[in-house]
Amino acid sequence: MVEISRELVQSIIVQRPSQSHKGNYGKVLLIGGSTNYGGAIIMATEACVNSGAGLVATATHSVNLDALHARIPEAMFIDWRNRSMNDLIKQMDVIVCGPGLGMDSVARGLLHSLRESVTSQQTVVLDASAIDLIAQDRSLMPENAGKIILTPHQKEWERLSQIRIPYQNDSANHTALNLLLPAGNGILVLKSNHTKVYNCQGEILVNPLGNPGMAIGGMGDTLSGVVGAFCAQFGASMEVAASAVYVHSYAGDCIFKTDYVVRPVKLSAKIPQVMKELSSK
Ligand SMILES: NC(=O)C1=CN([C@@H]2O[C@H](COP(=O)(O)OP(=O)(O)OC[C@H]3O[C@@H](n4cnc5c(N)ncnc54)[C@H](OP(=O)(O)O)[C@@H]3O)[C@@H](O)[C@H]2O)[C@@H](O)CC1
Ligand SMILES: Nc1ncnc2c1ncn2[C@@H]1O[C@H](COP(=O)(O)OP(=O)(O)O)[C@@H](O)[C@H]1O
Ligand SMILES: [Mg+2]
Repeated sequence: MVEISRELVQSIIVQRPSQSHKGNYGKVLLIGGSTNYGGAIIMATEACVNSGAGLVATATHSVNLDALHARIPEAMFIDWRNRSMNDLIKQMDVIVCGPGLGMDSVARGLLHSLRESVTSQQTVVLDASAIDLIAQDRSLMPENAGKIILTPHQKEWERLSQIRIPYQNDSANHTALNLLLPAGNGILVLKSNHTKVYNCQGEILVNPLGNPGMAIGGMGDTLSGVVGAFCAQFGASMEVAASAVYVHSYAGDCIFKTDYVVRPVKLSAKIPQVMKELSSK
């Protein structure tokens, strides 16, 4: 078992060349935030902006638009009922789908649009409700994406993989990932107090960082935005996903030195500083 090392992360977060613009750092679309779970997509969007994606757009229920605008003016917002999602999806490099998405027919329709529109040039990050919806109906898996990064917590992974939590060992997880994504384009970020990142080829990276102050609603939503932004800037691979996990926990550990509880929004605000510290020439 290989730990995610500081050196690996430093090799991923390269310094930005002077001659560059927002188009060089990727376009990310986040889809989520139903009437009850607007906070989830706000936290994912904020983390995505803080983690350096060049352009961020968020498709959500209209009830969330004012709060999103007020909180994160850097991002563009789309009312998911008033726009052809298929056209929007085609314009993006990375699509993060699921935080606060909910489980109703609108949510299923959005996942269906994603499945229909996504191409092999794009990366999809699936979290939370998106994983639960696919657990109910495997035909919603956006399998044509170039890379599909699944970021379940253990209960979501139980629903998707059918492996009960006590039986989620490396061998079973690897087999399940390959059954879900037989084309070999899957990466599993299985979240816990020791998050593990798996690829379809059987490699595993373990997160050595993190703390119990991070056990709070919104922490995974925040991670999904970091993963999306990292894939947009640095390309989608297991090493890049693992670097996002490491940076998220590193920021959490910085805050945990002084704070009993690590608020996701505080962690998110710390990410630009952590990326600067870990960036290599
Ligand atoms: N502010 C907002 O808008 C927020 C909105 N959110 C949105 O809510 C939606 C539902 O997502 P969800 O994660 O809250 O619910 P669910 O999938 O039922 O998981 C909880 C169940 O799993 C179990 N469990 C076992 N192991 C576990 C583990 N390692 N980590 C975590 N749980 C573990 C646990 O069992 P317990 O230990 O409590 O018996 C419990 O029964 C989704 O769209 C999400 O984005 C949230 O992000 C929060 C902030
Ligand atoms: N005890 C812990 N130690 C380290 N990290 C933790 C701990 N508890 C939770 N986390 C991290 O917090 C995040 C929780 O994700 P998730 O359950 O999806 O949260 P939410 O859906 O509420 O945003 C994961 O990144 C997980 O690794
Ligand atoms: Mg979650």
